[in-house]
Amino acid sequence: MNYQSTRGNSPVVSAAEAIKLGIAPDGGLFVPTDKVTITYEELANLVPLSYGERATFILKHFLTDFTEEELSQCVDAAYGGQKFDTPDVAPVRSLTGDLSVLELWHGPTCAFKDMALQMLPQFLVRAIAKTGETSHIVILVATSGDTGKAALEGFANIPGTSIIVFFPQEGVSEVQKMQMVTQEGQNVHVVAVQGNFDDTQSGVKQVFGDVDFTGTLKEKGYRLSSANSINWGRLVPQIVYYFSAYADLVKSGTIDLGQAINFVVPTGNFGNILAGFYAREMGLPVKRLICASNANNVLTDFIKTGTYNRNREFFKTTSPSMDILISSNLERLLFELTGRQSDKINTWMTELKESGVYNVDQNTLNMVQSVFWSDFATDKETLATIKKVWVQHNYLVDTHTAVAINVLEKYRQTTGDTTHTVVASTASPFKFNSSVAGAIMGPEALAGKNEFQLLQDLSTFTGWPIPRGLRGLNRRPVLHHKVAGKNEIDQAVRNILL
Ligand SMILES: N[C@@H](CCOP(=O)(O)O)C(=O)O
Repeated sequence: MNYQSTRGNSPVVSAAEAIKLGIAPDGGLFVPTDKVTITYEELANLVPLSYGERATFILKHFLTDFTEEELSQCVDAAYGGQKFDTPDVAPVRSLTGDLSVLELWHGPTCAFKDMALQMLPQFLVRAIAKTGETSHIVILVATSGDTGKAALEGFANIPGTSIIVFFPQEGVSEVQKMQMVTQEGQNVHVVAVQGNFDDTQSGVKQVFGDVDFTGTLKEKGYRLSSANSINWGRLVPQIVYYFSAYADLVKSGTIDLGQAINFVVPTGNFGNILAGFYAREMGLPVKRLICASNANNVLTDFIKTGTYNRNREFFKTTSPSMDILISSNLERLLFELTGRQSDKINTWMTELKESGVYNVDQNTLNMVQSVFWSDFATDKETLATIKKVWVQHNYLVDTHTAVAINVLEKYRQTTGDTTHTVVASTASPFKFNSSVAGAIMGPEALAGKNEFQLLQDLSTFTGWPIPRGLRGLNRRPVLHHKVAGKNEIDQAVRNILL
């Protein structure tokens, strides 16, 4: 399996090279050159396996320049030991006969990003060796809260690498911020950006595209790479949990093998739901992928109309990880759905960059709508959903997961489709505890309390334990104080590296 750029102007590379580079030299995103198909029998064979065994099976189809032994070492290092607080890694909980929740937040940083970011450093270390790379790899990350901490946790003290995480100074939860600024490790840097996530991601992408700067870095012995979902090495481990959830539902007798299900995914940068799309393309029986947005509903509008327009107000919501107006991975989806027409992708991405808007043709829109459905939830609806799920099911969800559940209700009301649906639960409710506590305990419970006091209150009220990774967070020393203007991201990289 090789990898090509969505923009069509970069050489085809191996998986190891694609993972090492992170983003294609022409500014596009790497996608597999060939389609992978999983047969009915292979799907059946996944059912009795452990999460790690399922992962190794899926990964080997995409990372063909890695041996099966290497992949199973990567899997053990990522998901083995005590890193995840359950041996199931990503368990599925059934709430009703037609609704299950895929809990993706049992890793060290309490968000779904751990599913891939415990793995990516393992891939990268091996990719460096495979490609004979001699430069020190510098991982640049733009985060709206979850990727940053998960990447720091994954890459801390990984030999041959450094990591610089940029986060919007006022655009993440208190818990997310503390998780990042208290990160230990000799090779980690964290910078608060005076701007929103889109400013941060655009600034980081600009650094990747600055040929003079990357040339200077090369001379000094540095090569840039990415731990965002623009890196294929981030996406491929995420494909696994769609298969694993399906296998678990078959194993529990909730569905029959071959029966189609839906997934509803809270969506920001479009990486998670895109992994679901690739799983579907591989033959996983998925009827609909429901794309759930918050008030930053650029994707909802796009999926309904075919117009992507980022020229709109940017809202700070209670689901900050999804406060995004430029969803990077949509580029990969459009590449696949247009039959891999790089010229169209180049046109749309140039229009997006220059005017903030592009329109896809009717045929492409039809293709999008044949797989995806989308709507959004306001903050008020999100908090009401958290309360409703708690009261009806005695089950706690975070704000992002609540957005997904609210949008699923809208989907069912609109379409009448009662297909069994899996909600991708992307973060622990304790990560967004003031919103969650306010929703279920009432706003008066928040009075005079900071997020860290509320961790304990939420745990006492619900009987749910505070996740290991969040205990004592407020007592950890703040180790990172750097701040950059939204146009100073390249300068921040220079200051750190040169
Ligand atoms: N929601 C993300 C934003 C970056 O997305 P990624 O999937 O490309 O890393 C975050 O939490 O940082």
